[in-house]
Amino acid sequence: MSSLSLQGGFLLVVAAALLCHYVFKRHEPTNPLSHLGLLVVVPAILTTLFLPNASTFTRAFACVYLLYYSTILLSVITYRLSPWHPLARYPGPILCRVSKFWLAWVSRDGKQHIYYSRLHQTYGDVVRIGPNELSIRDVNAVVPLMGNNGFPKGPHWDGRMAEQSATRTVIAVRDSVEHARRRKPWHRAFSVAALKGYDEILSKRVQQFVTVLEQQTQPFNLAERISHFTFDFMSDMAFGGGSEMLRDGDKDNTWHLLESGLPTALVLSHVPWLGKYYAKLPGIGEGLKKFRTFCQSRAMLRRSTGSLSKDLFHYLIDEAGLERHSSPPTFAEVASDGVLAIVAGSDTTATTLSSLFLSLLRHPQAYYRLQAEVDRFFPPGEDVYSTVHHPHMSYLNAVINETLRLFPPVLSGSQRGVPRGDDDKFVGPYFLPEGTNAFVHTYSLHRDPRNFSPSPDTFWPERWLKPEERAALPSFDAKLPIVHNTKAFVPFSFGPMHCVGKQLAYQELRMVVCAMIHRLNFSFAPGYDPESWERDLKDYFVAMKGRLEVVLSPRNASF
Ligand code: HEM
Repeated sequence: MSSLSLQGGFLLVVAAALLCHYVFKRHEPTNPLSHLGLLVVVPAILTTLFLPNASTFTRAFACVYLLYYSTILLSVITYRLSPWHPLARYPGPILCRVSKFWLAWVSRDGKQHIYYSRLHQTYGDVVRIGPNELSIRDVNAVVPLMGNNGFPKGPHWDGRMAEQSATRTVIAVRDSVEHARRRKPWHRAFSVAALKGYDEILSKRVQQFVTVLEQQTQPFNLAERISHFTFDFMSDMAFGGGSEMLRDGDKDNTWHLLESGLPTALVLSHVPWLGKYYAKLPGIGEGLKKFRTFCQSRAMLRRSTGSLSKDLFHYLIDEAGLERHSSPPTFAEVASDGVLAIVAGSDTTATTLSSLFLSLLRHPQAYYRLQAEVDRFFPPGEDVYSTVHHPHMSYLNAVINETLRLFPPVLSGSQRGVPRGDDDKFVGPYFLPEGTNAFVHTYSLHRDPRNFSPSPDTFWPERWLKPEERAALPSFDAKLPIVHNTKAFVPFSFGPMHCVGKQLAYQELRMVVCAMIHRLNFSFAPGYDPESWERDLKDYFVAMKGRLEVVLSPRNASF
């Protein structure tokens, strides 16, 4: 090799770099050892071949590595921007098409939902938001992308859950068959009969919550109190108790620990391969680890004490032994899904409930209509914690749906991916080659006038009422043209991997809203700026919310 000319040496390095790009493109290796081999060992070998042409080792090293990396970079950029790229037909900003590092950067301040929304306004219904990723704002894509014949979960979970090597929670299981197996106990846990059984656990917590609220004589942050309530309730469900934030406040700083990890998890979801390195850094994810350890000990305690009531844990661990002869869930799976129940079930409902009160206070007419309905269904002597009237309370359900439409707690939806090696597919009218990731952008879909009008950006629960109910309202113009496409309403996602806790979320929201409205009067605290709510709402996959300052007064004692 000593006879290798300078020109030949350069060509060899360039060829090796092009080959390296090809391997990355074709196989997308995520294993750190493959990265080491392709990005460090190969150029190191090339350096030794290059040595005879260089005056010093340092020069040879610098030349080869510089040439190797710049060739890879140039080749990657050229290919991603070229008309030969399989997603070349889709428009999108150049920086998005070049690398997902751009979105990782853009979304760090929690405003990725606004960024996607603007991209859709500029580029149309499908935008290439990454080299291999599309954001879709088209209702026709919902079923083909996420329905029964849709795609498995996308790789963003590999980044989000990077430090969770052993047992993933069900939400992050990317293999469809394994996902279906892990979902089985969840389905049982949210059957009609099981849901009915949760009323008692729920009403106890709602009563405690309303009592805590009644003691508030000064302005306070309602959003924070709501979070404490949803967290305590989900801990009751997942592990038979263990959290008393309503009583003691968040003395262990749990909310802060959980929320502090969200921005990083979002960045890693955009660049999943980075997660493997990040997870190895010392001290990383300490908050979450501490929380998981706490949940694990709760799960062990709950397993040894057995069931006091048929809570979520009862079904997740299969206490009835229904899966004994097939594939019973392992303890690690149950403990990990218990953590998911608390994280997925408390933050989302807390955001919805807070956004709902924010919206009611900004729209007094809606507030009064809801209050009138609650008073009608729960006159003096009627149990406000009973769920029997809920299906008939059309305005209550309209208010909840309108809140979920405007403020879906998972603002940007859940990613799906066409696995490598699968055939290229069409999603509605859109061609998705193998290796493409895509999601329906919930926030944009929900605010698209083609799906909801008039005033898709305005809180208007009346749009959810039946036409005859609307017509009966005073001051309603029956000629007003209304577009209301419920197929475009996907706050819980869609298909076999959609939110399995949807019915529990509705049950909880209905009961707590009725009790709060029935027992208390709410108004904004003096000096509170309601505009700050949307400003402070952040999209870190699950939404992170700001403050909602209110004052309360008890309602007429006869209620
Ligand atoms: C307003 C409240 C809620 C909203 C808007 C919401 C929304 C979502 C969304 C968008 C997903 C992602 C689904 C996908 O990947 O396609 C999800 C998953 C999930 N949610 Fe919820 N959620 C809520 C409340 C709850 C509650 C109360 C629970 C109870 C434990 C829960 C448990 C789960 C679980 C276990 C998953 C994973 C499902 C799977 O991958 O199979 N969620 N949720």
